[in-house]
Amino acid sequence: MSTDSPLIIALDYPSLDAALCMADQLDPARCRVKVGKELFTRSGPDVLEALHGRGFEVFLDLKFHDIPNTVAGAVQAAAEQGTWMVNVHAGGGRRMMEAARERLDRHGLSTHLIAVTVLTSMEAADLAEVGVAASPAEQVERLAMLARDSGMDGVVCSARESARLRTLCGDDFLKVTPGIRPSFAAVGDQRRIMAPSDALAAGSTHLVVGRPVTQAEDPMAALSAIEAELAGE
Ligand SMILES: O=C(O)c1cc(=O)[nH]c(=O)n1[C@@H]1O[C@H](COP(=O)(O)O)[C@@H](O)[C@H]1O
Repeated sequence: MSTDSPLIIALDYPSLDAALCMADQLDPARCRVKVGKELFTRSGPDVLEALHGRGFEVFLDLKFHDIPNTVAGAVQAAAEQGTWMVNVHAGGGRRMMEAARERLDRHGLSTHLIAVTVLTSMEAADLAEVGVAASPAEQVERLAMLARDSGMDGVVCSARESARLRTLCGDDFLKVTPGIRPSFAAVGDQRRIMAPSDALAAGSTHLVVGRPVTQAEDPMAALSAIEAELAGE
């Protein structure tokens, strides 16, 4: 099932059963879902099959970062399993991203291929510690332009950077933004956060939401509350 909702719910769970229990409370007409490292490492491709069988479009968030040939193979494997979106780390560089793009194109695979810029959990001090003197905003701009020039369909960034990237890379370049915090939710370990409606207004094309929905007592009610915030209610 295809949806025009911008919402992607992060199924960050330690088991297939727990993830499917949450998925069964969600509606594939109203959101997509994201499978990340913990869930995929525990459940393997079974989780993709189970979610596709329930009608969800799946973002496989494994943030590949390796030599070009290895990443190209991993991206192909993800796409051949019918995933809607897959990501790599832009920090892997131009040749890595170009190899991934070329591999999908050569096999006629239309999975969206995007690159992570600077993680939303990182701020200037974290970048400085790993030898990056630029501010998060500057580093995101640099990596987003490199990602665009290397054939990516878009980037993962904080919604705080979406407006600038819309100017630099255009409306069609996907801006997938985690660190979304509706008015009712706790910030947790995220640093560069934004409210859902502000994120869309800033130019985010997709909003990744995890704990504000998955840790809610009533996840569908939380999803509805976010939809209401988006509709300006
Ligand atoms: O690629 C991602 O999805 C991602 C990139 C990033 O910079 N920050 C980030 O939080 N994420 C993911 O987005 C989700 C955010 O979840 P919550 O903080 O619970 O809303 C998690 O699954 C993270 O792995």
